[in-house]
Order: sequence, then structure tokens, then C-alpha cells
Amino acid sequence: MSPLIRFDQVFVTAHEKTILSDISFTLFPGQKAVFYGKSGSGKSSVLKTVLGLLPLTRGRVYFQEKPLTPASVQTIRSCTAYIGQEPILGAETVRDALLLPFQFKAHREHRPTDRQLIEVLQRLQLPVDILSQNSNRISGGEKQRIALARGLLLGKKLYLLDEVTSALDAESKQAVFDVFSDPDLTVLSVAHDPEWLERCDMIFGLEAGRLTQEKRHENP
Ligand SMILES: Nc1ncnc2c1ncn2[C@@H]1O[C@H](COP(=O)(O)OP(=O)(O)OP(=O)(O)O)[C@@H](O)[C@H]1O
Repeated sequence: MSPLIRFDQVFVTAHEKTILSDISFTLFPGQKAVFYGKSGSGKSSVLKTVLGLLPLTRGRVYFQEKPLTPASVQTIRSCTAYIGQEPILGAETVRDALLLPFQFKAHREHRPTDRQLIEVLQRLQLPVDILSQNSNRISGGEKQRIALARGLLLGKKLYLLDEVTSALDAESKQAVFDVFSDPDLTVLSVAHDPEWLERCDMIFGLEAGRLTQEKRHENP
């Protein structure tokens, strides 16, 4: 099996500040990886680099063993769900937010039914009446789970997750763990939550943009 994502001695500098220094790691399909470290250590920047949002000053990022370039970044974006700390859902109601990507030609034929919307909400421990709520007025943890629900409805296989369990109660957190126990889903995440770290196969410590620790769990 070939790697899904590979960082090879990646350096990122923005506004004359070195954000990532000499980062190398490999993520295979189905693996779950987590970056942890102090605030400002560069964790979110790793996720942004995968999406081509930060330019490399040295090194290479590979997606499916092809170098990530401004031209090829669209490929990785199309199969990735990025769930930031406070996702912008981009529609007035939660229902419209969930259905938003299905307006576009690429997904029109896979528009979910009401039954499928309800199923995905239940899977994530979200109440069904959230569908009619204003998507700006739900909590941060709910927004993240709605963004996750949208990724699942779209059949995304790669998830870039920024602190998705930190705001959750035990039941909602378990629901998120259950979703990502799927061996078909690959995860690159940022987290402090010890329970999340425990469930990942690879744990990377970051300090001032450098990898300081790399730990692997044999069988998550
Ligand atoms: N586009 C940018 N231009 C300049 N500096 C940036 C840029 N993006 C990030 N930084 C800086 O890079 C460092 C790492 O930021 P990053 O958001 O990756 O940290 P983090 O570990 O995710 O922090 P937190 O846990 O607080 O979210 C910070 O000092 C930040 O100010």
C-alpha cells in the first residue's frame, strides 16, 4: 500500500517567521495521526500545509505519492474534509448547510434524503431539530459535528481535524470516536485530549515548528 500523505523535510515560513521546520512523516490510508503541542507550536499549520494554504520554503508534500503543487492541490481538497475549530457552515439553517455542497454538479446526484440527514445526525449525537436552527447560532462543538456530518454525507475519506473533541461531552465524544473507528477513514488531527491521543496510531509532538516526539501505537 502506498502512502496517502507524505511530508519530506518540509519547511514553512510566513512573514519572515519559520512556522514549520524539517517536518517529515508518512500517513497511510486508514491511519489516524495526531499532532499535539503548545499553543503556537505549528499544529494547525501542518493541516493548512496539507491543503496547500501555506507555501513551502523547502521540502515536499506528497499526496498519493504525487508532489503537491498549486495545480494538484485541488485533488487533495476534493477528497478531504477539513474541520477547523470554528467551522463556517456557509448557509442560514443547518439543513441548508448540510445540503450546500449537493447544489453543485459534482454532488447533485448524491443529494441526501431526509432519512439520511437524520441518520447522520443521530450517529453524531445531534438532535434532529438542529436542522431548522440558524447555523451561526449553534455551539462550536455542534458546528464541528455538522461539518463532520457534511464530510460523511459527501463520502470523504480523509479528515483534517482541529480539536474536534475538546468541546464535547462524553457521549458526543464517543460518537466521534465511533465514526473514526472506520478503517476506511484516514485522519490527520490536532488535539490535546488524552483520550483522542490514545486512539490514534501515530502521535507527533511539536515544539516551535519542529517534531520533538513520534510515538506509534501497535494496534489502535
Ligand atoms: N500566515 C501566517 N503568517 C504569519 N505567521 C503565522 C501564519 N500562520 C501561523 N502563523 C504563526 O505560526 C505559529 C504557529 O501557528 P499555528 O496556528 O500553526 O499554531 P497552533 O499550534 O495550531 O496553535 P493553537 O494551539 O493556539 O491553535 C504561530 O506563532 C502563528 O502566529
